Amino acid sequence: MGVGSNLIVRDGGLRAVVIRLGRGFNGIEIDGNTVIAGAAALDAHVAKKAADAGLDLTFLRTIPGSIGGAVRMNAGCYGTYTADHFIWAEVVTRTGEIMRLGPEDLQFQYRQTAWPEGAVLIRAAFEASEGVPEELHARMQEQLAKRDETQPTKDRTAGSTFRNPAGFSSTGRADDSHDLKAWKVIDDAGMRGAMRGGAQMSPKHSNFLVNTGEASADDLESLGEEVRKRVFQNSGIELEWEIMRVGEPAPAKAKLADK
Ligand SMILES: NC(=O)C1=CN([C@@H]2O[C@H](COP(=O)(O)OP(=O)(O)OC[C@H]3O[C@@H](n4cnc5c(N)ncnc54)[C@H](OP(=O)(O)O)[C@@H]3O)[C@@H](O)[C@H]2O)C=CC1
Ligand SMILES: C=C(O[C@H]1[C@H](O)[C@@H](CO)O[C@H](OP(=O)(O)OP(=O)(O)OC[C@H]2O[C@@H](n3ccc(=O)[nH]c3=O)[C@H](O)[C@@H]2O)[C@@H]1NC(C)=O)C(=O)O
Repeated sequence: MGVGSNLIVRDGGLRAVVIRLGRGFNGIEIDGNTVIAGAAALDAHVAKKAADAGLDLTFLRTIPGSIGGAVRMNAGCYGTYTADHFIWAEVVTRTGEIMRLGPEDLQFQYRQTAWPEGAVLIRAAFEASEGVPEELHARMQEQLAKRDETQPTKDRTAGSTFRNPAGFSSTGRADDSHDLKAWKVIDDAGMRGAMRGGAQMSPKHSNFLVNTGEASADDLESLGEEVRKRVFQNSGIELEWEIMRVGEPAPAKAKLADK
């Protein structure tokens, strides 16, 4: 895992070894127009350090995850994706081999990659165009403000809950069409603000699932499933989860499900 920005761990926990890379894996090196970042480096730190060096990876600034999650999920914001800058990724395979993968191996798509089973990303290289540091920092401030204005950044969420049926992230430009955006079809199905236990579809941005305090993973996931059902009934669109859900339901629920 990265920093858990895109994860729901079910209430019964996970019977598995979880690998969370620590400080030894968060280095950021700059060589000409190439930025090499460790899998544990925070996206925002990489963006800031690149900008200090006059390199444009500004799109990473508003993404609250780490480089491992960004490469694995082809993270993106305001029209730019990890794939647009990606050069190579170094991974450790299940057999302990270190391999270098290129874009042809990962086959980046909207919020997904053809990730080799069990491979753990160690570090990745990105190509960045040059810019004036002050201008790059100013652009990042603008994007942070925009994000605070349109998304519930102060609440406990895992970012966008579902992929946009349009097949891409919003660009932030005025001519962006919202017809096939997840928030719009959720809104049309009357689910903005819907609650289950401590879980709520954010009144501010209806594609964000909020833990209002004491939500269980089951509250969150079952509200998400209810939204998928209502959207399908209302518009025939099958929303796909963007949030990754791992682990087992709480024991009592697991027993009921077995019967
Ligand atoms: N664009 C935006 O504004 C936002 C985007 N996001 C998305 O969520 C991601 C969250 O990132 P983060 O918190 O780092 O990730 P998470 O900790 O949420 O992990 C998500 C998945 O990424 C995989 N992963 C993470 N690190 C590694 C690694 N080193 N090697 C192999 N696989 C890895 C794991 O897949 P597996 O379980 O298969 O091993 C994990 O389940 C972002 O990168 C982005 O895609 C989230 C919020 C906002
Ligand atoms: C947060 C994530 O990524 C986000 C990414 O930050 C933004 C910006 O590029 O574009 C996608 O969201 P999105 O399509 O909902 O775009 P947003 O920028 O949040 O919203 C677009 C516009 O719609 C309007 N809007 C949005 C939600 C809402 O309830 N009401 C509303 O009016 C706002 O005006 C906003 O300006 C990504 N989500 C997906 C699933 O593609 C994530 O992946 O976790």
